Amino acid sequence: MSDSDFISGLPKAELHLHVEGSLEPEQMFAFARRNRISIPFPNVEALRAAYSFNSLQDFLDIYYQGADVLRTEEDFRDLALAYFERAHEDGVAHAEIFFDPQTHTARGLPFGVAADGLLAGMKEAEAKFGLTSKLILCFLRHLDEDDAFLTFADAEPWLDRIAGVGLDSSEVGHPPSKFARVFEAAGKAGLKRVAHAGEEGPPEYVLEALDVLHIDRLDHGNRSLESPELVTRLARAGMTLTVCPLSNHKLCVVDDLAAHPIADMLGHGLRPTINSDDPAYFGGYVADNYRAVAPLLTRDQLATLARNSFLGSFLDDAAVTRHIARIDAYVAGGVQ
Ligand SMILES: Nc1ncnc2[nH]cnc12
Ligand SMILES: [Zn+2]
Repeated sequence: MSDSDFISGLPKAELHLHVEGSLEPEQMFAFARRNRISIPFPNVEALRAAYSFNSLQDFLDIYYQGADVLRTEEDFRDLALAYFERAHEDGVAHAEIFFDPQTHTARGLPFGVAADGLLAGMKEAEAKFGLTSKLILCFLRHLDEDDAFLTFADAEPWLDRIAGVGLDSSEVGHPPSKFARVFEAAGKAGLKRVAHAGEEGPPEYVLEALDVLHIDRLDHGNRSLESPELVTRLARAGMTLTVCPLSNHKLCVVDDLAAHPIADMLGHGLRPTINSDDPAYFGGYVADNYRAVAPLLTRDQLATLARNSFLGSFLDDAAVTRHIARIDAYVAGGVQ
């Protein structure tokens, strides 16, 4: 069996996926058409050609613009369902997906348009594909904490269906500590806490995410490798890192995929996972991300990454054990 087939069949969870980042150019045009909005590109090819980025900010500018075609609950439901269908083809059995409510409420959409649409898509994906999922509300870090608090208040009626809060958008200049109080409130409400840190920002931001935000999972975390003390601490804590190889390459976090630090992360005893981040913008879904780093890894390491994805999920212990048993059976089943 080729590495590529081995990866497709490997049961896996996806823990770092911005659902707005799964908006494919074809879908963007379709939503624009049905919502009678114009987009500033003549066709799908021209739009895709614009997906060339020098930095996170470069990408975010086009990503927020793209999200403007999402106007109705049906749009969000269709977006989520299309992602789940694609993820299912890649062997994803469970996904914990981010959404950015402020991107939508700032355009005048009520919180529930995005939340209810996504929840409907999640329910349908479970019925259709047996793919389970959880929803994580991300605060945009380029906005202030008061805005995050307003969003958290908007989310109140949905908190029983939201697994956690996250922190995304422009990292440098917006340290995790800016959101200390809202993350504390989310923790008190019983929500899990995750944050992007160490994607472009320094190791100190990762420390703040740990010590000030009390994160349960670290999104990206690449720059942690610059601090041996931090690496030791993350390894001892068994902290899951949601690593996104194709994103890292497209956003110039790593210069060369052949030099991606995934093998170093494993070698240092960290608990990395492989994820797609914004697959429509970065050229691949989760299996493509495994394939991108497969030349750097053994089959055992690929299976470890898949096991890590369930260990780092917010599923209950029985579900984690069940999924890991499926991976063990897959690996033991004579895969050459
Ligand atoms: N890779 C990323 N980093 C920060 N914010 C994001 N929002 C969507 N993708 C992101
Ligand atoms: Zn991300």
